[in-house]
Amino acid sequence: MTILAKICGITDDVSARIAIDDSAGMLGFISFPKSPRHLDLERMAQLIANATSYTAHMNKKTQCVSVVVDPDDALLETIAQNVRPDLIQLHGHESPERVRHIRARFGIPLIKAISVESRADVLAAAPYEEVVEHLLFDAKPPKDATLPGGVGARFDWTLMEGYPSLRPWLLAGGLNPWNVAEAVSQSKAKMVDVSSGVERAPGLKDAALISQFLKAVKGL
Ligand SMILES: O=C(O)c1ccccc1N[C@@H]1O[C@H](COP(=O)(O)O)[C@@H](O)[C@H]1O
Repeated sequence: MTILAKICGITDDVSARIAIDDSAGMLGFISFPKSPRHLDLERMAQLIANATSYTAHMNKKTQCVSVVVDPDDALLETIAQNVRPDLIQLHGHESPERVRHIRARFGIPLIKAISVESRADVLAAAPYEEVVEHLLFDAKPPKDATLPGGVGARFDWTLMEGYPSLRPWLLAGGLNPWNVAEAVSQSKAKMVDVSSGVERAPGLKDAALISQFLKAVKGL
């Protein structure tokens, strides 16, 4: 079975190249000032342009994702005009109506993150199904967390069993090279997403861990 892996929270060209070389399906670039992985949009545009041309040069298929949290239209306009990602990931409390508006106005395929603690949270994703390219199921962050994701929190992967999705979805939250096989086996995910699990410190990606994660996924 081919499992697509997204490496999220990329902040430098070297990490992007390593992930592309090892056939990551997607790279994520974060715009959220409280995050140790935050990029200003100029830097994000540069990293995405570099990753996109390296992907083409290496004849790979890696897509670039801008990750935002409850963005207003002005931020999205700048991303659409200047950053030009393949997809935008909405990682806040965006309602289905807001997501529909964003898709219609900006025309960029979307990933909508859903915070999961219970089976009810998983099933509550249904209204987003028709407006997004992919859903991303991530653990509900701890109450005292300052970030909505990227904190290495995981949820009970068996909650995803038999989820009746129209489209392939991503499993996220606390994944790493050592647990991704079990996570896929329990959740039946066809796409996985990792950020802090391939870092040596918050915001500092580790080349060896990125390769190890992508090799673990390739072996499934
Ligand atoms: O990583 C961040 O700093 C971040 C900030 C704002 C929104 C989302 C963020 N990360 C997302 O969190 C998940 C899982 O992360 P982890 O593997 O548990 O560390 C991932 O999808 C990132 O896109």
